[in-house]
Amino acid sequence: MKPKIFIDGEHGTTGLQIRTRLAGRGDLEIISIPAERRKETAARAEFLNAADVAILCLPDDAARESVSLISNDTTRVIDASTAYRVAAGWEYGFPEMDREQAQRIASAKRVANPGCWPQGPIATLRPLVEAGLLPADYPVTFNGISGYSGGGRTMIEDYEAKGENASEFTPYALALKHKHLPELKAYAKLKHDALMQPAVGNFAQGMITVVPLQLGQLHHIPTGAELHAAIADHFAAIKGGVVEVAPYEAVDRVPELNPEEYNDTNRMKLYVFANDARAQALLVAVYDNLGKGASGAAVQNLDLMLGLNG
Ligand SMILES: NC(=O)C1=CN([C@@H]2O[C@H](COP(=O)(O)OP(=O)(O)OC[C@H]3O[C@@H](n4cnc5c(N)ncnc54)[C@H](OP(=O)(O)O)[C@@H]3O)[C@@H](O)[C@H]2O)C=CC1
Ligand SMILES: CC(=O)N[C@@H](CCC(=O)OP(=O)(O)O)C(=O)O
Repeated sequence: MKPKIFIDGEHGTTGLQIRTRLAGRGDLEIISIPAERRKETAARAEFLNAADVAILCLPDDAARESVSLISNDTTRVIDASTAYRVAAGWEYGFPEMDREQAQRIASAKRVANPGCWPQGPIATLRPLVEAGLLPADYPVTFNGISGYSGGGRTMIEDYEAKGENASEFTPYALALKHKHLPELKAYAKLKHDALMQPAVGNFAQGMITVVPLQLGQLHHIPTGAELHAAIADHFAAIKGGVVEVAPYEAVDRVPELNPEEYNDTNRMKLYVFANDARAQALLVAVYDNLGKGASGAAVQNLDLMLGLNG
């Protein structure tokens, strides 16, 4: 029997992308709620309980409601919202985060799909903290740019209505309390919240995150090569992951960084740039906010949970 998959919120940005990614997968049975009944609690409860895996692509409150509607012991859940990312009993759906995480996801009943922003900084910071090259109490900041699809249907409609008149670069989250801070702190193994300064651009999809490091005050000042080696070693030890680390030599050739480079893929590419004489470095990640940042990660986690290769 094929596993039954229900996407709660399948008509939204993330849900539609998951549907597209699963189209043509003969190894799964997608059970789909009629569009006009998609917000009826009884209908959702019926589909949620009929599914082997329910993928929730809903606002946080609706995701919490979906979880509460599951009354059996068999439906497994992947939640794309922010509701459960640091909650007890949930596994964080970033398989490349450490060597055991893919296995933890594979056997989990509840998986919280990561937010798009934290994944790049977690991918670069966590190996450095674990290697002792960056202290856990380092005052992390990060910036970056995302396509407007990161803001879901409302932001997409807003940007598409403005067209060329939309701003090319809009910094936001200026109140410094973005909802992704708790998961970044927890999974990058930091002692304090980062200072996060994201921006949205006038392009639909794709993102870049940048963590600038001022290393001069550290007890041991790591070189760029040491930072790169720790990150490269971490990902070299991860089997079957989708995160790639650019060679350190790339620094001298200054590659053109394009936030749209990995659109419609589930890939993430990491770079370390450094100026050892200045004791400064940049940790950069390029990926698709709707791919590794959302739907691609959800499908990767689904395959892990079902023991499928996709
Ligand atoms: N866009 C992105 O890059 C990412 C999004 N996410 C997360 O994924 C989740 C979905 O986001 P996104 O796809 O962008 O949002 P969208 O607004 O595009 O889609 C949300 C969908 O949920 C539906 N919905 C809302 N309330 C209910 C309800 N009570 N019952 C059933 N359906 C409901 C909406 O229907 P209607 O439109 O009719 O209200 C819509 O179809 C969010 O939690 C978001 O934080 C995670 C990572 C990245
Ligand atoms: C451009 C933009 O607005 N991006 C969203 C994050 C998108 C994302 O990762 O989604 P989650 O809501 O699931 O965490 C934001 O910064 O709130």
